[in-house]
Formats: sequence, structure tokens, C-alpha cells
Amino acid sequence: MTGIEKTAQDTVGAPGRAGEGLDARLVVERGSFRLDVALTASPGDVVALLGPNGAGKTTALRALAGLVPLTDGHLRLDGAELDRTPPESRPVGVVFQDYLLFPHLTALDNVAFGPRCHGATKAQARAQAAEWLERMSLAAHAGAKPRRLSGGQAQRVALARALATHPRLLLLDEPLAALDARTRLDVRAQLRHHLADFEAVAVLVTHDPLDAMVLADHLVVIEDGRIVQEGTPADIARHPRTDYIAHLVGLNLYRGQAEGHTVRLDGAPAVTITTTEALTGPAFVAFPPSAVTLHRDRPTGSSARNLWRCEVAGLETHGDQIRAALTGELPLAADLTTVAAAELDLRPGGTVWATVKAAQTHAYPA
Ligand SMILES: Nc1ncnc2c1ncn2[C@@H]1O[C@H](COP(=O)(O)OP(=O)(O)OP(=O)(O)O)[C@@H](O)[C@H]1O
Repeated sequence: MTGIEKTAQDTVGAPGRAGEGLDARLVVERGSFRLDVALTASPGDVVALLGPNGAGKTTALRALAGLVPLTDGHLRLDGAELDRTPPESRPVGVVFQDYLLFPHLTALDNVAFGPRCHGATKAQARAQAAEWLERMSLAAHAGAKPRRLSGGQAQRVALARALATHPRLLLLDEPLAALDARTRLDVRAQLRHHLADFEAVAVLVTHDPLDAMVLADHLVVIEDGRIVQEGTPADIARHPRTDYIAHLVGLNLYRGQAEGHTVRLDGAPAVTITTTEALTGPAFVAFPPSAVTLHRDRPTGSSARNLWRCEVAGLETHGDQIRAALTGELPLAADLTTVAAAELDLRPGGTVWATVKAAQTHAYPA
């Protein structure tokens, strides 16, 4: 430990030093569940952990905060080993979904609590807290107890409390999940602004792809305790590699073997998708539901190579469109207008023909 502490001290104040930021491999075993994820980030990065229920996102965040012990792996922050540092001594700020403000303290004292715990005098802590509340446009609510704050205000107080300690790692656990749609929009915009100014590493857990896309520079998708894909939001939206991610970004996704412009689907080799990109070997093909055109009868004289006979499994409204879930030789989602759905007389159990232009598909190596 001494050697590690020395390393951390030696590096303080050396800008651009190697080892700055987060370098972690988090292995946590909880009963039959095993989390094993590697996370690295540089100061200024906002990383979003995204994944279905039970994937292990919260476990990863709690491991970073020191609230659950690592079974294996390591956790370094700015070159210092944090593994055995108790949660309260870590330079880590945490914002939870349900704010967790102290109900008996005012907004100001809630924020001052952070600096106080990190050794500031009462007067210093309150001065810093007042500054943070001002920055969050909450100065007028400094004397209010949490029960008199709206959800959006309470969440900004929680953010101020976390930031007031100048954490080197900011952890946000579903910070917008408890807010109504309108407040969520405002708080998301403010959070984006504060995260852009934040100079250390921020890790955000969310279910919401929009929060992840808007707030993070780097997405890490976790399924069943493992990272299944990571990259920039644009890259992940364009090249999903699992059904969960494809669904999240609203794309139809298939995996198969490419031979030039044709991809033969795994598990159904008789079904092919024609693409404009030429590839060889294992490949993904993706296309949006809006690229699918539906027909009541088999189109005659159509040059479309991508033509499939489908059965309507279900219909739901999707924004101002109807989204049809189709099964058959190629399961897919198709978007159409209400008028088109009525004209096609779409109803569950009915048969339709689906076409997709090759130019609207996107193929990439698997
Ligand atoms: N205290 C615990 N003891 C044992 N197992 C636990 C405990 N907490 C969570 N788990 C298990 O760990 C796994 C991961 O849970 P975790 O809460 O990290 O997932 P998550 O991705 O955050 O899910 P959600 O999006 O539903 O919050 C789950 O299988 C869960 O049942």
C-alpha cells in the first residue's frame, strides 16, 4: 500500500501524466451472478453503462463506490489503488435516482455535508455550498428542506452535493429516472452542461438510450455481467452487435454469412438479404423499421431482391406511426402511417409482403 500511496503522491500536479483517470477491472460475484467488466476513462470522459434489467450496471457502480467489495480485478483512479480504500475516503461523488437528501437538513446544509466530510470547516463548507447552489440556479432554495423541493430541484441539490467535494470520479445511478418527462428534459440539459464542465471521470448508469446518447461520450453495454459492446453513441447506434442494442436503437438486426452483396442468415440459410456493401464472412445486416415497405399482395414486376412473406404478430403506436411486428421467414419491425395501415387492412394474424431496398440496409463484419 505504501508504495502505491507514494506513486499517487508523486504524480500529483503533473499534468497529462500517464495513469490519470479510471482504470478498473471489476469482478464481483453475488450468488450465481458474476460481473466481470473492464472500464477505462480519461479525465473529462462521461461513460454510460447501459443494459437490460439485472445486467450488473448497479453492481458495477456500487463496486466503483466501494459499496460492494471486488472478488477480483483492480480499481485505480489517477494512478492510486482504491481497492481497499473505504467508501467515505474515496474521492468519489455519487448521485442516486431518488436523491437521498437528508430530510432534516436544508438544501444548503445538504450540499455543505459533502465538503464537511472531506475536512472543510463549517463556514468553508457552507460558503462552498452556497456557491454550488448559485451555479445550479438554486440560490433561492438554499433554506428549503427537501420536502419543499420539486424532484428536479432535489436532483440538482444532490448533484451539487456530489460536485462540491471535487470528486475525481462522479457516479450517477439513473439520475433522471424519478423525474416526470418535462422535468427530465430540463434536468437532462442542465446535467449535460455540468458534465461538460466536469474535469474528472463521470460514470452514468441508465436504461434510457436517449440519456446515454445525450450525456455520454462513450457507451458501455453490459448484458449478463459482461460487456457486449462499447464505443461512441454514433458507432453503437450504427453498428449494433446484439438484439438488445438493436432494439434499443430501433433497428432490425440479423447475423449471417456474407458472400459479396448477399448475406445468408445464420440458422435460416435459405433466407438472404441483399446489401449494397460487399463483404465476405460473418456479418451483421441492419435496417430501420422505416425502410420496410409492406404490400397486401406479392408485388409483381418488382425488382426488389429483399422480398419476404410475413405474418402480422402485433401492432402498436410508435410516435405518430404504427409499428408492426412481423414474423415469418424474416422476423422484423416495420413502421407505417395510420393511413397505410388502414389501407393494408393490417391485423394480427394477417399476411403481408415486406420489401426493403438494398441501399437502405447496412452490412458490417460480425
Ligand atoms: N444484494 C444482492 N445479493 C445477491 N445478488 C444480487 C444482489 N443485488 C443484485 N444481485 C444480483 O446481481 C445481478 C445484477 O444486478 P444489478 O442490480 O447490478 O443489475 P442492473 O443492471 O443494475 O439492473 P437494473 O437495471 O434492474 O437495476 C442480478 O442478477 C441481481 O439479482
